[in-house]
Amino acid sequence: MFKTIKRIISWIGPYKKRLYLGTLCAFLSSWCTAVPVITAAWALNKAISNMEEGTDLTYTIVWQSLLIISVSVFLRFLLSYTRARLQDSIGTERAAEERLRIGDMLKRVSLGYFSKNSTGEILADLTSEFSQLELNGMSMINNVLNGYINFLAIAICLCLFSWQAAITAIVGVLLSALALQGINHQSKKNSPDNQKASEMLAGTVLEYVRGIPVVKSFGQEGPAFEGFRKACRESRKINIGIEKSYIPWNTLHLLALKLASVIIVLITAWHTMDGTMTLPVLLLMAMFSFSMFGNIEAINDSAHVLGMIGAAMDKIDKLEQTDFIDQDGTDIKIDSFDICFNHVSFGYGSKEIIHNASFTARQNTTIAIVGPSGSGKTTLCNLMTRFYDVDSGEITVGGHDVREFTCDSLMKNFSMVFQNVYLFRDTIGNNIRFGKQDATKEEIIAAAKAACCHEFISTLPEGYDTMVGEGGSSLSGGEKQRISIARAILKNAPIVILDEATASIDPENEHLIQQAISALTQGKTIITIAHRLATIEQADQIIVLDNGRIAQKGNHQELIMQDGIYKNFVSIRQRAEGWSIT
Ligand SMILES: Nc1ncnc2c1ncn2[C@@H]1O[C@H](COP(=O)(O)OP(=O)(O)OP(=O)(O)O)[C@@H](O)[C@H]1O
Repeated sequence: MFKTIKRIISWIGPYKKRLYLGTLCAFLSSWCTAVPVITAAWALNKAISNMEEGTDLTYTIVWQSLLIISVSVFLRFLLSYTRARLQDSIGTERAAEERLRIGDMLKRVSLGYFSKNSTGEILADLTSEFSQLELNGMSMINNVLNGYINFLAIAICLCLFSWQAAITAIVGVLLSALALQGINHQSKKNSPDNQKASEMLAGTVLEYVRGIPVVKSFGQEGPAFEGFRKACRESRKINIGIEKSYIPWNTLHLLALKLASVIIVLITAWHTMDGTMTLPVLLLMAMFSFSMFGNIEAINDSAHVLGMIGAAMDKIDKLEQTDFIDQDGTDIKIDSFDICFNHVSFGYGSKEIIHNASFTARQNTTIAIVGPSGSGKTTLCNLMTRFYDVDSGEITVGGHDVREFTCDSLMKNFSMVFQNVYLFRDTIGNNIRFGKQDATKEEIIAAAKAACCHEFISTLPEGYDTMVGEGGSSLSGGEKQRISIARAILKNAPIVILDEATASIDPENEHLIQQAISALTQGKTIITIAHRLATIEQADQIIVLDNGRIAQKGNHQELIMQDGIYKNFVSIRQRAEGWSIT
């Protein structure tokens, strides 16, 4: 438990001073809670002494008591307010910084990381794990530290009246601490199950919500909902099991403290009977005995939460230790944009997908990559942008191995337009601005005009301020495609990677998209995963992939003369597009 507290304190780093000052305020504030009780006991003691001596009760005592009580109540609120101002936002501020840092880090890891870790797992790490720290970290430190510091002060006061009562209190707290250790231990043990349940639930909910269009179109609401229901049931079962495992430790913790309270009352009663303690002190002790452990009782919940926080921190540490793909990279600016593959081989796992690929894409030329589905076209593009690292060979851009760059400095040279366009849940304007963060409104409109999407954006009620649903769900495929091209035009990178749409697009949209692509690719080095014959024929160089191997390379005229898969491919495309060789 204390180990976790130490870890949280080191995690909050620059906010430590605020945490300590807040803890001091909380400590003083809890003393202000005790002062009215002590003052009341003191006034009562005075009143009883006056009665015994036969003198009248002076109003001075009453006024003094009222004044002390009022001041301490006021001070208590002031201190509580100051503590909240100092401490309450530390977790949120720190978690926000860390989330941004990890978000930044995620764009610098190999894409293989996302295949090994499920979306639900990453989502849970960035949301619920951080929420544990963010929402509970500071209050847990406060509860535990204040609980024990207050108790120490109370134990010293008890000693002044009865060492037997003080020892009973200490034994009770030590026994309860043993139970707390048990709770903490149990909580850590339960945490993987708890995390597994929430990751599974998050992953299933994501999949269920994302898959709703498919589910509806196949009329499979029943089986899909069954998966969702199963995940909810499983999560409930795990969580009930977890709650049950705490019951014995919680009971032991409370029992130790309650027993100590009862014994302290018995000890003080015995002191009063043998005349070593006055009646007001007995009353004070009786009142105090059941509230003195209040803060320690609250640590019960803290031990449980701290166990979860400890496990959450283990996961965050693991996430933070993920290797950046570009940790040895430097900021490189290039002024030539040839791309060279030298004997590149690569596999996503143990199975090799690209075999000994070598070719050069010269600056300001168009390279079309063609080949059957699964032959490795997308993989080649993923390697030049270093989404993955090659297993052997090297890829150079502008004469530098891609492994020499930082991700940011490498990606500055690339614009990418994918078939499956992803738009962020933001305005259309901001989705286009993604290509250049400091773009002016005029630049955004100019890019949208060049990408043939200004017209349709202007007809929307809120124009460029129209919100796009997550993934671009509120727009048509052609509209999303053109917005993504506007984004790439705005970025104005010297190399463009283009994955031509294979899905049938209506002629009008196809015409607009082709116009937008022409605007994007003018004067650039273009790598296109080509499906349209018009694009393939015009390419300066065609790379024909077959099962991860470069089977042929050359221009259309050269390749069409050879017997090989290119010739077959072209005739199939011609038939598909309704063309014929003349
Ligand atoms: N992330 C991945 N993890 C494991 N294997 C993958 C991954 N991505 C692709 N593959 C495999 O690598 C091979 C090449 O895939 P790739 O997507 O590069 O082919 P492609 O030619 O672009 O296909 P298509 O034309 O259908 O898009 C395929 O066998 C595919 O199953």
